[in-house]
Amino acid sequence: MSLFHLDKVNVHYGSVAALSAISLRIEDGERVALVGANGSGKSTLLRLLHGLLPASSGTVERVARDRQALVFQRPYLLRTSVLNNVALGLWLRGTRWRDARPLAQRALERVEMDGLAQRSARALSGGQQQRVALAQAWAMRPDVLLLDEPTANLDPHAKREVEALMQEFSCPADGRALTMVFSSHNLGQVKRLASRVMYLEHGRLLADLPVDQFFNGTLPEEAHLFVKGERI
Ligand SMILES: Nc1ncnc2c1ncn2[C@@H]1O[C@H](COP(=O)(O)OP(=O)(O)OP(=O)(O)O)[C@@H](O)[C@H]1O
Repeated sequence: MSLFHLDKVNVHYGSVAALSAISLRIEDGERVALVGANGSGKSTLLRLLHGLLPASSGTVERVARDRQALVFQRPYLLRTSVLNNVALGLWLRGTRWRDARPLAQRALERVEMDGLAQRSARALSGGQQQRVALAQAWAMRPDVLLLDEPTANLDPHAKREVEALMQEFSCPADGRALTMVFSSHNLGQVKRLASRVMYLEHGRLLADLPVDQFFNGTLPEEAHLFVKGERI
């Protein structure tokens, strides 16, 4: 069964049509990249998949609705320690505080941030904050990880670190693979991380292809221009 099944979905913000007639399925274990110019609807699609936004019309089926985490481009961290930030996320989802702290500690170890557990989260660099956000997400033990331009504001080194974590989460050595859906303007990153690419333009899904076909095959004209860098 597909983890997500959207059928003829439209999303409007008032008079703005952010998504138009989107039909798609996402299967367990896929690594889907959402690409397209600014305003093409990538964030809206991620928010819809996460249940933060309702469809204006059409149907949305989400199998893993309780086991999803969404990571934003700029993580919102509270003015307390790194450890508390991660533990609070668990506590808000019903984990007892005394259990949440060791689980948070383990999640920070997973992203190699345990050395900074007692630091103030707001004092971290952008790359470190994004790793804390990934620890928050990983601590939830999600089946599906949604990421909205997770490396957009990072320097090349931090970008590589976050990418490495995304890679590890989606293809872990211990075999518990996540399904991942992420948006990106970085086509190199898309090639490195995605198994499938969805190209959006003005809220319409114009291409939905395995990654090798997206970059090497015959694309619809609009998507082809985008890949050539003439439509960003
Ligand atoms: N809260 C909102 N209210 C009104 N219009 C919105 C809102 N959020 C997004 N939009 C509009 O919906 C459309 C899709 O926006 P969305 O943020 O999903 O695009 P995007 O592809 O994620 O863009 P970017 O690459 O810049 O993040 C755009 O026209 C945008 O202006």
